[in-house]
Amino acid sequence: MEAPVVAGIGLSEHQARAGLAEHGPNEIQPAAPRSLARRFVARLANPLLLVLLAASAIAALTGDALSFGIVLAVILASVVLDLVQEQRADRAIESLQQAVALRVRVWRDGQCVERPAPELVPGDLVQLGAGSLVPADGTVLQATDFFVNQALLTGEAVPVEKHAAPGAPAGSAAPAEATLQEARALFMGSSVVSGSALMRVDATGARTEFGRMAQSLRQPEPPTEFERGTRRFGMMLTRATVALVLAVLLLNVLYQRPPLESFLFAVALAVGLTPELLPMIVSVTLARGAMRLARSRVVVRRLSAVQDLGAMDVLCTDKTGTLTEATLRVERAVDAQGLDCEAVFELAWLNSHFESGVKSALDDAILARRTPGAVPWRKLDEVPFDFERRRVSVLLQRGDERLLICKGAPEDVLRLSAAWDDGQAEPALDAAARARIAALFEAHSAQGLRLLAVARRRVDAGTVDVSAADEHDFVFAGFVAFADPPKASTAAALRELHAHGIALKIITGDNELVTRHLCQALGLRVQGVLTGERIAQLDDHGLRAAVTRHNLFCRVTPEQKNRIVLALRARGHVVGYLGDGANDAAPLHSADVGISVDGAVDVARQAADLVLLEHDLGVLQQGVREGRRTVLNVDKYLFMATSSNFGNMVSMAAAALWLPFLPMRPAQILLNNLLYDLSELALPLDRVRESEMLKPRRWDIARIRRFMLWFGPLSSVFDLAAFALLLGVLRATEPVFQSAWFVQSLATQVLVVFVIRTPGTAWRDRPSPWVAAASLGVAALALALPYLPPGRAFGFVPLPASALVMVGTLTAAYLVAAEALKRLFHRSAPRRRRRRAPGPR
Ligand SMILES: Nc1ncnc2c1ncn2[C@@H]1O[C@H](COP(=O)(O)OP(=O)(O)OP(=O)(O)O)[C@@H](O)[C@H]1O
Ligand SMILES: [Mg+2]
Repeated sequence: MEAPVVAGIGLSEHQARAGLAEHGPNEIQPAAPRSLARRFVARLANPLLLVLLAASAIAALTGDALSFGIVLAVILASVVLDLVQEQRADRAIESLQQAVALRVRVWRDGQCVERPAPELVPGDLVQLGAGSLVPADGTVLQATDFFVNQALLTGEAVPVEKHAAPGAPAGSAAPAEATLQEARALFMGSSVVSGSALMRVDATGARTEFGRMAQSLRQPEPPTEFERGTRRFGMMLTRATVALVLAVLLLNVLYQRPPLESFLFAVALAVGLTPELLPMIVSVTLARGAMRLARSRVVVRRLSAVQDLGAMDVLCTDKTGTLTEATLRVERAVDAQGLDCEAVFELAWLNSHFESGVKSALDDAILARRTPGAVPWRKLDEVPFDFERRRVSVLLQRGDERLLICKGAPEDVLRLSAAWDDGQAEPALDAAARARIAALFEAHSAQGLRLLAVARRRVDAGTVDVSAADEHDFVFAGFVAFADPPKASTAAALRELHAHGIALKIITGDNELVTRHLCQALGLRVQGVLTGERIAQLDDHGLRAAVTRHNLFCRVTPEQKNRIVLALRARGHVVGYLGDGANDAAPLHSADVGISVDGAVDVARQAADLVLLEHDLGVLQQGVREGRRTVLNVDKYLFMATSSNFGNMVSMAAAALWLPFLPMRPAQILLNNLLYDLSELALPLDRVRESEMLKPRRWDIARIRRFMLWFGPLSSVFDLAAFALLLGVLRATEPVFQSAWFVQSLATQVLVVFVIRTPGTAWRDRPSPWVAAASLGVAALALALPYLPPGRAFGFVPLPASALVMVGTLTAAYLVAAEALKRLFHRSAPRRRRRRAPGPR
C-alpha cells in the first residue's frame, strides 16, 4: 500500500504486523532462533559422540545392552547439563541487551512512538534527527537542513544534504535503482549529521543496500584474541586426541584384542580428553560477569567484551562528558579585547538556537544561560557542524539584514576572520591583533576554560543559502568561555585503573592547554602531547612509534582518533575506547573494547560493546575486574583439563597395552568424565586472588601449554605407580582394579582443583564454597559408588581395605607433589616484558 506523506498518519499497528510477517525483521543477519531442541541436535552432531553412540549400538546388538544404555544416559546427561547452563546465561544476556537496542521514532496509528529498529517494515514513516542512525533504506518526504554521513557506504566522510525531491509526487515509490547520490534517497547505516527529516521506509533488512553489501562482503567479525586462543587450544587437544586414539587402536589390533571393545575404549578415552565443557564454562563465566555488571548499570552488548576488558592495558577516552561533568556552564562571554560583552553571547546564542545539528554540551550550556524571548531573526540556511571543520554557521535574516554567524574552534575561526569588532568600528585583523587575541585565548585555556570563538559577516540581501565556501572574511566578535570541571569521581577512578595496570590516554578534539589543565586537576602525569597537526604528518609507521610515548592527543579529527587506536593495537596493546560523540564511532568500533554512555548519539552507542548507563567511571574498574575474573577462572578450567584429566587419559592409553585387561571399561570412563564435568560446574563462581586481579589478563596459550607439559607427566607418574601397585602388589582382579582406578583417577582429577586454582598456598586461599562442595561431593560420590547399587551396573565392586589405603595414600601424595610443582611453575614463569603505564602520580 502507498504510505501517506502527512506526518501523523503512518501505518497502523495491524499493517505493521502484517508487514513484519511478510518481510521479516529489519535485521541484516537475523539471528537464527536457536531453540533448545535445535541446540541439542547441534551438540549431538559432535562426531566423537556419534561414533561413540554408533559403536555402543553395535555393542548392544552383540549382546551388551546395558553398556549401551549407560553410554546413552551419560551422553544425554552431559549434553543436557551443558545446554541448560548455556541457555540460562543466554536468556539473561538477551534481556539486558534489549535495554540498549537501537530504537526509532515511527508513526503508528497516527502517533509517533518509539520502537526497536528490527520492527520497522516497508511503508513505515520514521522521524529522524541529528545523531540518529538511518534504520533502513527509504525516501525523504520532508526535510529541514538535513545532512547525512554515508561514509559506511561510500567511504566519503563529507556530509551530504538530502531533501524531498522538488516536484516529486509525495509518497511515490522510490526508483528501483536509488543511487547513493540521489538527494532524497536514504540508506541504512548512514548517520544524521544535522537537521531533521521524515522518511518513508522502502526496504528493510537484507534487502537494503547495506544488507546487500554486507552479504557480498560477508566479513564475519574477526575473532577476538580470546576466541582465537580457545579455538587453537581446542585444536591442540583434538590433535593430541586423534593421535592417541589411533595409536591405541593400532596397538590393540596388533595385540589382537577384541576389536569392538578396543574401539569403544579408544573413543571413550577421546571423549574423556575433549574439554567439552569449555564453551559452556566460557559463556557462563562471561554471562555471570555481564550480569554482575548489569547491577552496576553497565550493559554488555557483546559478551566476549567482558573478557577483552580484563585484557585491556590501554584505555583511550575523550574528554567532555567522560572525564568531565556531562553539563558545562558558560562562565563568561568576552569581546576581542577580553572585556565582558553580552553582544558576543547574543551571537553565540543565536547560532546555538538556530543550529539543527546534534546539540553538543557546549550548545546546551549556551542555551541554558538565557530564556528565549521573541527572536526577531529568521533562519535561512546552515552549514552544519562537523568534526573536521570544528565549527557551525547559520544564515539569519531580519528584514533586509542578512547575517552569517559562525561559532567554533578559536584557531579556525580566527584564521577565517579578516577584521575584528572593537565595539564601534571593524578594524582589520593585523598581526598584532591576532597575537593579542591568541594570548587571550591561551590565558583562558590555561585556566581550564574551554573557549568557542564567535564571528559574523553581513551578506547580500539576495543570499538564501550558504556552504562551507562562504565561511571566510568574518568579523571576529569574541569568545564564550565554559567551565568544564572534572567529575568528582574521575580522579579516584583513574587511580584505580592505574593500580590495575591500565594506561590512560586522552584523545580529544579540544585544545592542548585546556586538556593539560584538566590533567593537572586529575593528577594525571602528562608524558607527551601529540596534536592533530603533527599526526597528520606521520604515516602509520611513524604514528605507531609515537603512540606509546604520548598520552595526550589534542585537536584530533575523528579519523585521527581511529588511527591512534589502530596504531596502539598494532603495537600489541589491548585497547579500550570510551566516547560518546559521532566523532567517536569509528574508534569505538576498531578498539578491542568500545565503551559508550547511555546519553551518547546512536552511532556511538551502536558501535560500542559496553554501554554505561550511569555516568561514573568507577564502574569501569569493576568491569575490568569481572573480565579478569573470567580469564582467571577459565584458566583454572584449562589447567584442570590439561593436568590430571589429560594425564589420566594418557596413562590409561599406555596402560591398556601391557595390562591383561582394560584399565577402565568404556562406560566407566564416560561416567568418570561426566562426574568430573559436574565437579567443574561451579568454577565460574570461584573466588580469585586479589594479587591476580591487578594485572591485565590476556589469553596466554603458551602458559597453558607449559602447564600441561609440567603437570601431565606428574599425573602419569602417580597413575603408573597405582597400576603397578594394584597389579603387582595387591594382585587385583579386573573389577577391583577398575574400581580402584576409577576412584583414584576421579579423586585426583577433582581434588587437584584446590591446588591449581591459586598460585598461592592451596590451604591459605579459600575457594568459593560452591567449588569446594562440588569437588568434595564428587570425590565422595566416587568413593561410595562401588558400594552402591548403581555402581554395580557399571561393573564396580567394593574395594578391599588395602586398595582403599593405596588410593588414599597415592591421592594425598599426588596433591602434595602437585602443590610443590605448582610453586616451581609459578616461580619459573617467564617474565613478560613490562610496559610502563603512565598514570596518576
Ligand atoms: N556545537 C558546537 N559549535 C561550535 N563548535 C563546536 C561545537 N561543538 C564542538 N565544537 C568545536 O569542535 C571541537 C571538537 O569538538 P569536541 O570537543 O566535541 O570533540 P571531542 O573530540 O569529542 O572532544 P571532547 O573530548 O571534548 O569530547 C571543540 O573543541 C570545539 O572547538
Ligand atoms: Mg566528545
